[in-house]
Amino acid sequence: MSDPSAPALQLTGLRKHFGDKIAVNDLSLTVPTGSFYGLVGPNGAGKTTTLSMATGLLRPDAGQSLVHGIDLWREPLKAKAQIGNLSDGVKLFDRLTGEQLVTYNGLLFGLERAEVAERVADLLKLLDLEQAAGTLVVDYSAGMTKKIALACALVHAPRLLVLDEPFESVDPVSAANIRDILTGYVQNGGTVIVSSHVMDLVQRMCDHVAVVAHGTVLVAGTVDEVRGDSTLEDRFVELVGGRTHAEGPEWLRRS
Ligand SMILES: Nc1ncnc2c1ncn2[C@@H]1O[C@H](COP(=O)(O)OP(=O)(O)OP(=O)(O)O)[C@@H](O)[C@H]1O
Repeated sequence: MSDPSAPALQLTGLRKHFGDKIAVNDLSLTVPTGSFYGLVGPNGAGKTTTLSMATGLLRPDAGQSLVHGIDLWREPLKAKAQIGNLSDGVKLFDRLTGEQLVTYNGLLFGLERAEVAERVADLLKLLDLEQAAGTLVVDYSAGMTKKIALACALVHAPRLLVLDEPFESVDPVSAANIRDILTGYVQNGGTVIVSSHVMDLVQRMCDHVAVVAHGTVLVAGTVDEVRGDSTLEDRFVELVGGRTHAEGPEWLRRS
């Protein structure tokens, strides 16, 4: 049974190494139910690795992921039924059309065919993919692929959405539509955790944020707590460092 008082996602002591490289190092994070949670961090910080372990795509070396109180690695089917996952870099069945792919995902989650058809039509319309419904996903642009993957994540009406870089390559109108969908989803009791490099977007869209670097959480809390008196972007740079203030190499200067 899922525990109604449990956080939507509770990560405890997650750890993963690839050879000598420690990608995620004893990472713990609590995502409250009903929150819109941003996960930010520099390239290679361990965000994708963390989200992959949290959602059952990658087995951790150590640690636990509880989804609404259900231990994901002990009861994967039950936990995964609660999650809508848009992961970075995982291959889709791209020899299906967009419509077939979302339908297939809905059927995999045990929905009735008629219900799936209705939801697929709604999602294709919401994401402005109606014209491309009959096109093979392999022929989609990067942004269209992102949107069809998001439709797949939404079709079974999960309680928790885990979205790795959902806005990457997406045009501004579609991005605004996606933001509206996600905001409405949170207002109606859902929980979203989203990784992004766009600080301004996270500051405007999310109510909570965690800054990850070197595989661990540097700071986490409400967006206002984390940013204090500065912008999230300034706070991020302050926490993570790495600004060089260099003009670039000599050979790159035109004058
Ligand atoms: N399958 C893998 N094999 C080897 N190393 C990996 C693998 N996956 C990730 N890594 C390494 O683990 C570290 C964390 O990578 P990860 O993709 O989780 O970072 P990220 O925060 O999502 O980065 P980005 O913002 O650039 O997408 C990096 O140093 C990366 O090179």
